[in-house]
Amino acid sequence: MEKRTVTFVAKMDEFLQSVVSQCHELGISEDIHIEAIRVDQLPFRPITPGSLVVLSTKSIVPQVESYVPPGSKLIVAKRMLPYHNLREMLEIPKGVKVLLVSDTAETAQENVELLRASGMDFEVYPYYPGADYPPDVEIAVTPGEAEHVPPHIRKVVDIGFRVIDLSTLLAIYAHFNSDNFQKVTARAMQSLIYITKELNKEIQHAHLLSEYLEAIVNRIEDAVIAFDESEIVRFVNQKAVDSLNLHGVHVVGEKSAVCLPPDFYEAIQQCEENEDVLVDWANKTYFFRKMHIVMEGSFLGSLILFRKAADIEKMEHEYRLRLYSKGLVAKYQFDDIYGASATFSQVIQIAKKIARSNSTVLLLGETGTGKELLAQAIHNASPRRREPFVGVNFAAISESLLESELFGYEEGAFTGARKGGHIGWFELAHKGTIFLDEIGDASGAIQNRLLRVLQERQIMRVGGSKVIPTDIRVIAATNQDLQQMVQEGTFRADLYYRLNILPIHLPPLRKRREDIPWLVEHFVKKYSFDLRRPPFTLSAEAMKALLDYDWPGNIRELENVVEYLAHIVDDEAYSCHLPFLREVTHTPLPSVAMDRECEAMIAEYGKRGFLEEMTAILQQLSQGGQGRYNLVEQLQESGLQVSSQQLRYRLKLLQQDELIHVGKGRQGSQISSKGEALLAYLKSSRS
Ligand SMILES: Nc1ncnc2c1ncn2[C@@H]1O[C@H](COP(=O)(O)OP(=O)(O)OP(=O)(O)O)[C@@H](O)[C@H]1O
Repeated sequence: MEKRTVTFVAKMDEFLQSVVSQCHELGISEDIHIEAIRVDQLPFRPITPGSLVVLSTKSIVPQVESYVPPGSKLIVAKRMLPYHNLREMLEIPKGVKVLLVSDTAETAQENVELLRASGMDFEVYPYYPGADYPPDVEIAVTPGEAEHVPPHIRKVVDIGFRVIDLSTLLAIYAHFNSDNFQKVTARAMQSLIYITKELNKEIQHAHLLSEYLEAIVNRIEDAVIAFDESEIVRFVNQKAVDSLNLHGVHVVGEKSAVCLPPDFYEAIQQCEENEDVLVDWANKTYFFRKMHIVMEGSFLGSLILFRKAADIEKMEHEYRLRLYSKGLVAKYQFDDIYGASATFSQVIQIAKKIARSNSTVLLLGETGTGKELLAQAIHNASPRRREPFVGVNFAAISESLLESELFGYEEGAFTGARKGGHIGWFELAHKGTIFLDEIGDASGAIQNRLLRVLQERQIMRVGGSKVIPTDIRVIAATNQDLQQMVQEGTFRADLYYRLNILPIHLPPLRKRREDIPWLVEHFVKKYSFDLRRPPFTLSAEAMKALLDYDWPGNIRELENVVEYLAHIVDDEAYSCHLPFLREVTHTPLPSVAMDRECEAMIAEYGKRGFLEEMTAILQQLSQGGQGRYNLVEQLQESGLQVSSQQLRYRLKLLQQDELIHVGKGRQGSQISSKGEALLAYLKSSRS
């Protein structure tokens, strides 16, 4: 039987090659002779007479028509896109702009229509060399024309050459009245089966992913519930089922308002997106967080994560205990820092702002001004507060140990090095804060190493070769004049500039005397509490002495004074009790000699019959300096009839005995430390 011929005519070789191989694959070439001719070959390659001429596209009809032999029929092939790269096509997100790249305007347009018809969800723009396209396109799809894709396109999906669709193949069989087409449809079905299998694989893959996800979400410590955009529950993990007692309750696929406990539903309604809130529910406090699920700009629903606040507190507590056991915790907060003077309040305001940043801080101030206290408060107010705070005092550790303590060492780094090496303070402080106290005492060698750490934010252990990256906030402190040390060449200028990024100057106590009463009150409470004793007061003279003193040891010295008083005084402290005044005036402690002197004076006043008056005058003066007129009035108010003349005499006597200072003119009289001592003696001998 004469073999029937089909002649495919196209402009491009690629089409002809792909259509011939498609005919081989589908077995068409077993029944029908296949001929393939390029349009430009037609003048010298005649079409076999009687063949069915199939054109790749309508646009070439005028060029081909005159070469079609009489009796031959001409049809235009319908073509479809192959889906070899189905997975990549499916991975293109919904709504994304896609360039469909072909060689000509016409095929580009045809392909766009085919792609749209296939139900793919992206925005497709036809493109052929020289065509315009939107600037924000990032993905190109092309049926075998990758060489025409514009260069800046991020991703190219090549789906392979377009093939002839099933209806054209059936038209070929119909033309030859052949009933052999079942074979073709069966083979064509195979390609559909291939697509279905691919889809199936995708579905299985997605299913597996969702199983993995479920297993992971069921293992996390938080309870998780996911809702879709209509508040229908799409997922609950085991923790959520347990916490809400939803065992045996069908919730997935149900409206959350219906299937969840009503007060719980109400509680989650209160949550704002991405805000951590504490919600009371069923007599327990829960820590809630609500997150919106947004993909490619579309709102898909919400995720609720919650956990008992007590569990979180327990975890935090355990973590802090671990840090405490290693001594890596900062105790003080800004609330523990006392002082209301304008100078000091300004310092604290600046420090609070600085706390939020990550930059290096340099605390400058005399000894005892609260540099370490402030460093701890800054750490505790910073985002690193849950991480370690490691304090290093350069003055307190010997030079030979310092390097290995700061940077750690590897096993065998030196004789005596611990087995397994040793972690250094910089490593311990990772994610937290390192406080470099008395930095002015660091030796030249240590300064060099510190500079490298600050520049590179990485350390190398002594005897090691590996660099260890560190994420550390540095707070340095000194009571020395670093600037002068730089000028004298004892402190590296580059290290100074690395440290002096956020300097804070802590004023000495003598420059903020207004804070003394506040601090005294705070320390009296603190030490009375520590010693389990009732709080005591300070006489006016004692307070005046505190206000007048220069405090070379600053707040530490003041604290020590108050602690000392808390040990020795009963209910009131007098200036004779103040250790620094004794040091200045060389007044002996209320010692045996002083006691004897007190006894002698008391005996003398008693003998003269005015002990009561003398005591009352001293008591009045211990409340603050006063003039004679006032004193007479007050003595009379307390039932002592003392005339102005008598008072003058008594005051003279008290002055002779150094129990008071009498001021000139209107200044009035003041109790002396000896006077205070006499009062203290009287009190203790009477009790
Ligand atoms: N403003 C303050 N309020 C309460 N207590 C303070 C204040 N400032 C300092 N102190 C207390 O004074 C003492 C000394 O403070 P700190 O050790 O922080 O001083 P420093 O400047 O680091 O001293 P040095 O330079 O000697 O190391 C601490 O006991 C601290 O609690």
